[in-house]
Formats: sequence, C-alpha cells, structure tokens
Amino acid sequence: MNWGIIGTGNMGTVIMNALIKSNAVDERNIYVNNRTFLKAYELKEDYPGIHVLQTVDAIADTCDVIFLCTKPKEIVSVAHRLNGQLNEKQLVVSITSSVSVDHLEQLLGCQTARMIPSITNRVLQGTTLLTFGSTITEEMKQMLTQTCKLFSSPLEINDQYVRVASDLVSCGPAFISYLLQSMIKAAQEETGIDEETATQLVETMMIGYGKLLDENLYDLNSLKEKVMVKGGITGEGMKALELCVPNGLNEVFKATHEKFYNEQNHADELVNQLTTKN
Ligand SMILES: NC(=O)C1=CN([C@@H]2O[C@H](COP(=O)(O)OP(=O)(O)OC[C@H]3O[C@@H](n4cnc5c(N)ncnc54)[C@H](OP(=O)(O)O)[C@@H]3O)[C@@H](O)[C@H]2O)C=CC1
Ligand SMILES: O=C(O)[C@@H]1CCC=N1
Repeated sequence: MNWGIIGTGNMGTVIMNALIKSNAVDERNIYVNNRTFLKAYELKEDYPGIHVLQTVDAIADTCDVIFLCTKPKEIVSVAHRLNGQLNEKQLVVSITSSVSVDHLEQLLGCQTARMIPSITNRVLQGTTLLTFGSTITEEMKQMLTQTCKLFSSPLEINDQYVRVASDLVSCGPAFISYLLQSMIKAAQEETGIDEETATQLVETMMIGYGKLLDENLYDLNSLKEKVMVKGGITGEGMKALELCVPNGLNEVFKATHEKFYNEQNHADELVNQLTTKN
C-alpha cells in the first residue's frame, strides 16, 4: 500500500516520521509532495527511501491513502485539484478540523476521513482524532484506525466535539508551553532565579510528570492531592492560582471556537464556489 503526504510542513513531517518510526509503513512506500519542492526533497537526508514527487497529480496516480497536510484553505484547493483523478478504492484524509469529511466528499469521488494529529505523535504518543466519511469501507476504517494505533491512541470523534477535542489534543502542547513559560517568567520576576535554571527545573518536572501519568501511578486529581500536603505551602500557592486561572481558560475555548466557525464558513464558501463552477 502506498501512502501520500501533500504538504511537508510541521504536521506532514510529524505524520511521516510517526508512520516510519512506528513501523506502520516502510519508507519506500511513502510519497511526498510540497509546494516548495526543495523542502520535501531535504527529507531524503533522514529518510533516503521515501519518494519525492513533483506534482499532486503524481501523488494521486501512485497512492492508496493521501494525507492533505496544508493549511485549511489550501486543503480545499488541493482536494479540488485532485477531483476526477481518484477512484473509490483510494482514501483522502484531511488533517484539520475545519475541513470536514463532508467538504471532501463534495469535492472528491473517493473514500474520505479526517485525522487530526498532534505534535505528540512525533514520539508515538498522544491522540489522533478520527472522523470517517459516508463512503469509507469498513476495511479501510479498520486499516486507518489500526495504523493510527501504532503511533497514537486513536479516538473516533463526531463533529460536535471535534474543535474542543482538537484544542485539548493538538493545541494543548502549545497552550501548556505558554503556561509553563508564564510560570518561569513569574518565578524570575518574584525571586530573581535565572531563566536557564528555572527552565531546566520546569522541563525535568514535566518529563517526570508525564511518566507518573504514563505509569498510571496517579490521575490528575490524586496527583494534585498528593502534593498538596494539608496546611502546607503548595496549598497557599494553589489558593492564589485558583484566583487567577479558571475564567481565563474559558476565554481560550471561546476564541478557538470563534476562529473555527469562521474557517469552517470559509471552507463551505470555497467548496460551494468550486463545485458550482464545475
Ligand atoms: N501544527 C500543529 O500542531 C497541527 C496542525 N494541524 C493542521 O495541519 C495543517 C498544516 O499545519 P502545519 O504543518 O503546522 O503548517 P505548515 O505551514 O508548517 O505546513 C504546510 C505545508 O503545506 C505546503 N503547501 C501549501 N500549499 C501546498 C500545495 N498546494 N501543494 C503542496 N504543498 C503545499 C507548504 O509548502 P511551503 O513549503 O511552500 O510553504 C508547507 O510545507 C493545518 O491545516 C493545521 O490546521 C493539525 C493538528 C496539529
Ligand atoms: O485547527 C486544527 O484543526 C489544528 C489543531 C491544532 C492546529 N491546527
């Protein structure tokens, strides 16, 4: 089976790495294409077996499964470009929340899915969020799910919760990084500790924190309770944290959803324009 990746930016490369590193796919069965050809070609330094194709049409001719890893607007235009070149045995996968399987089905006559990845898939961890189109075969669904299982914990998600789930799974690493950087900055401002030391302390704490969860020693709540000794110092810090954090986080989800609805409307309009022109 041949696997195609159109767009070898951050996420196209993460997906390619995850497929190869997890042994899900042999690198000789991976075909990539990127708008800036040289960027895709450079991937051969680490993965000499992959094939770099000049056009998306060549990807359509060669691949059984094709991941569209560009920005949302370009996902729609690339899918439109592939129209008429794919058959019902092939699968095209959107990796962004705002381009749905319905959008792909309006543009393409093949099987469709959406698989939202996370940068955590790079180390064969984290979740992938799956949604399947109406014409996907049971066999293809199983094949995609089993493949995702090799580098993540796949979860089938319906459209109602796809954005909030993406916020947690895919935006989460960026949000957590910001919160930790804010913690480092506040530590510096309040005490004068140098940035390098504070960063090192926070990073090693996070690695240990992940391992505690990974080994199922605690869940979020029991971990919090375990550290917060009754009448102790953590509890005092926690009281201050409880005053400043919760409401701010509601705004995060409001903001991502507003942007999502805008992007989704743009995708609707673009798909309508492209399909009524034909
Ligand atoms: N970043 C993340 O953590 C996550 C991102 N996503 C989704 O992944 C998608 C890609 O994001 P990301 O990888 O960060 O973005 P990048 O900008 O890093 O990558 C996009 C890539 O697409 C290429 N490209 C653009 N147009 C075309 C085209 N017509 N044909 C071929 N290649 C093209 C670009 O080429 P060029 O080199 O010329 O710019 C670029 O390499 C987005 O839709 C995003 O929503 C989903 C989950 C997580
Ligand atoms: O918008 C999306 O679907 C993804 C989630 C993180 C970045 N892009």
